[in-house]
Amino acid sequence: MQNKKVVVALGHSAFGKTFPEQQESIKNAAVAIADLVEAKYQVVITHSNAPQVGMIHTAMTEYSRLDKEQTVAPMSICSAMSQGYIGYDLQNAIRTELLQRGIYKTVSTIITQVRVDTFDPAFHNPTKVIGRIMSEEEAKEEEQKGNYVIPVADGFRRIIAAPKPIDIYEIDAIRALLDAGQVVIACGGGGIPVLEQGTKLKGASAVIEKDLVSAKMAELLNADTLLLLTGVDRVFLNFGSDNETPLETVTLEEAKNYMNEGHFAAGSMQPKVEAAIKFVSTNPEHTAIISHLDKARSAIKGKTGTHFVK
Ligand SMILES: Nc1ncnc2c1ncn2[C@@H]1O[C@H](COP(=O)(O)OP(=O)(O)O)[C@@H](O)[C@H]1O
Ligand SMILES: NC(=O)OP(=O)(O)O
Repeated sequence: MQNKKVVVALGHSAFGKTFPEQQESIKNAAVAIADLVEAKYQVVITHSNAPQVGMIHTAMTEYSRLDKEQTVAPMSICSAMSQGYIGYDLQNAIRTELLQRGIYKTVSTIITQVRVDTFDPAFHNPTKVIGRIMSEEEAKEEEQKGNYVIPVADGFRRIIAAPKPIDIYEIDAIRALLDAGQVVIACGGGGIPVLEQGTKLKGASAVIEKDLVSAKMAELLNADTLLLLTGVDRVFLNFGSDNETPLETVTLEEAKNYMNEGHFAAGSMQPKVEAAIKFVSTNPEHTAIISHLDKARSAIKGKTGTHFVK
């Protein structure tokens, strides 16, 4: 019998804010992934990149100020860079964790491009928060450069378009590596958003929601489970209030109703619930789970997390 397939999405809590913090935090994520490999799952991983892609864009913009021959880096190139260095850290951490358990498996990162639609309304309504927290003065400078900002709890942050993922160009490569028994990191940071122009793929100035691309990839790979790992044990109704209620098993209809009632914060829990609904809708046998990063193994066994069923 073939091993079960799981697409795992790693959120911010897997990474930390600095390069050393990332290398340290990622060890936790590696434990979660190794647990799944040990439990005989075929594993594909996607990950966050919103803080990192903003950092890279700022760094590249500064470089272009110093070297007049260089242009400002397109956001699509910054996405590719984020896939590269996050994948590099993840590959190494997972490889080490597996070796320490006596498991030898190649862990590969695929630079992944994802088709988006030129007419996606998201291009006229940026909502995806990226980069660091800025002061009001810095935010004004960003706006002068033509970028968009919004106020957040401790200052301001950049926002960018988040078009919907339509298709994944490297899906056959991802499938081939999985079938060869490898652990695969793909569609990192939602994948690089691209527009099809004849035979060419043109990078779009956007960042795709990684939870939504995870659902798309899980659907295309016919995965059994979509596992969205984040900073809370479960999804809650009335989150953060005195009467918050954890959800254990939710049907798609219930999930849609709760979403319409506004229980899930935009840009954080809402895209996860949306991704879970999308994935389970494609096949009644499929399950989507939202769980804490540290509880991946017990979540997939049904002991914790919020489970979405048809
Ligand atoms: N209804 C809810 N139930 C649980 N957590 C919620 C809810 N609404 C918002 N949140 C917040 O959303 C966070 C997950 O979003 P975020 O941190 O952006 O995701 P990621 O882990 O993918 O980076 C949780 O840690 C929690 O603080
Ligand atoms: N691309 C993406 O969804 O990144 P975050 O999870 O960091 O927001």
